[in-house]
Amino acid sequence: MIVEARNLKKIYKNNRGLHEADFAIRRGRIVALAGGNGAGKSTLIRLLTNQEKPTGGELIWHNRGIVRYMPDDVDFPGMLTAEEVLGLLASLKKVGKAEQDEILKRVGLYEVKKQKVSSFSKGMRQRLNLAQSLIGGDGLIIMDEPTNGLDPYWIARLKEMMAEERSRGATVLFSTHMLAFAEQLADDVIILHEGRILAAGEVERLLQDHQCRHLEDLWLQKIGL
Ligand SMILES: Nc1ncnc2c1ncn2[C@@H]1O[C@H](COP(=O)(O)OP(=O)(O)OP(=O)(O)O)[C@@H](O)[C@H]1O
Repeated sequence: MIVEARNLKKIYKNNRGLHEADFAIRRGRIVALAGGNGAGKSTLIRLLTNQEKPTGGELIWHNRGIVRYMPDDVDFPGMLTAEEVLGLLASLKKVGKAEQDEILKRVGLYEVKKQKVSSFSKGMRQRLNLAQSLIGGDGLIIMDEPTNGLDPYWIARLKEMMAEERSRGATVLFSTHMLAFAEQLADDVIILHEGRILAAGEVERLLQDHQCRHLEDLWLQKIGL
């Protein structure tokens, strides 16, 4: 186990946010944080990445290590090239040139690494965002809506890269509003709805226990539709 949440809460003034969440994230697994708009996915990610403090409860870390993070949207400085952006982050993480180039190749930006980020399409910027999250470390990687702006080819490659991270021993936590995507890829899932956990656990087990073929059926069952 890498992190446990006990009675974790982040309630905003409007009484929205995340209400009393209890879950555990197991090491070496791909974990989907799934749910619709306003479910609480980003709130939970902000708590896990220490961008916000909980209003109640706690997160208990076990050998946390360096947490890598892919935000849902990054405004990279447009005047820098892809190589410079990655180089800056790599120097902070003490990652050498060979690994930087290898990662640029994996995300398909090696050939354009000398181009300014301002000339990049949304998908290219998202792949640079992916690249920066992949460098340096084999602990937990948290990805907020990683498929945003990626075309089907890069979504397929993203899935492979996430599975590669797991085979290197890393733990991957990603948020998505696409239950089918979560089901294809994740070992475990935490389904959020209106700030509360509807279901959490191993995907196969949850489907079996609730006699559902797909997570979408489970979600519909849980929200009473
Ligand atoms: N800073 C804030 N102040 C007030 N309310 C907030 C704040 N951040 C989030 N909320 C509310 O908390 C709830 C959960 O929001 P959150 O952004 O975590 O959902 P989400 O699952 O990431 O949604 P989406 O898929 O639309 O990004 C929403 O009702 C949202 O309006």
